[in-house]
Amino acid sequence: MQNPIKIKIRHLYFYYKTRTILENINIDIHANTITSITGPSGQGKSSFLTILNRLCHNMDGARVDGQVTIDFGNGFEDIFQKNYALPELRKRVGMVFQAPNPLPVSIYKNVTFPLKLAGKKNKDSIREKVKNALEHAFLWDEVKDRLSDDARLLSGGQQQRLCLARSLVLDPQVLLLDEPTSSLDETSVQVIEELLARLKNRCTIIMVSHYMDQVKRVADQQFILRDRQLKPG
Ligand SMILES: Nc1ncnc2c1ncn2[C@@H]1O[C@H](COP(=O)(O)OP(=O)(O)OP(=O)(O)O)[C@@H](O)[C@H]1O
Repeated sequence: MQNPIKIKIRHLYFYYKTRTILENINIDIHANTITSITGPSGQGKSSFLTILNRLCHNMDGARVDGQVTIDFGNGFEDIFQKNYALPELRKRVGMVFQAPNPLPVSIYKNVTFPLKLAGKKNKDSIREKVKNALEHAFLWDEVKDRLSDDARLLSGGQQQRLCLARSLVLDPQVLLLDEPTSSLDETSVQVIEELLARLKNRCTIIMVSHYMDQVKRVADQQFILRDRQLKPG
């Protein structure tokens, strides 16, 4: 039996100024699955991800039409609604970028940062959440004795897992990954792929990837973005 639908996208158009990037996209994404988006460079894969947490609304000249509704547990909610609380949306829909971007602070503070932003103050609870997030990102054992080290001292693969932990600490229901392994060596790629297979028990993952073999290994549903359309892969 298929998992319930988590995200419904209907008649979605996306523009940068007068240029149409996406045209009449209609797809469903099921809960606790991995959906991959592949396709040639410059077609709008990253732009598509930024629609789903409304990061695109911060970009000059970007405009969206159509409907994206997500079921966060209380029925489908229209995320483009004017009064939709953006901080709440970004808590529920996490994003990890192509190049690891740790903050220039300790490993521990990198993961507590979103909790502090969300106003969390209880130190014991924060410590517990950090440990959980690092465990879920397969990083805890490697960093538990050096949590106060500068995060930039970690390897590329560790930094990418730290960025994942930073997203996971808010317990997102949807996780957007923009080429999460493109800057990593083979071993780190394997670790991240294993991690994704586990993570889909906790959230719904949408991943942009350039690597068809990776997509075949991890994705439950594949789309190719070409000529402004998302076509089943
Ligand atoms: N802020 C912006 N303003 C105007 N145009 C933009 C902006 N961001 C991206 N674009 C353009 O929109 C198109 C889609 O870009 P996007 O980065 O989404 O493509 P992509 O498929 O993810 O590419 P790649 O695989 O190379 O990362 C590109 O032609 C890009 O130049």
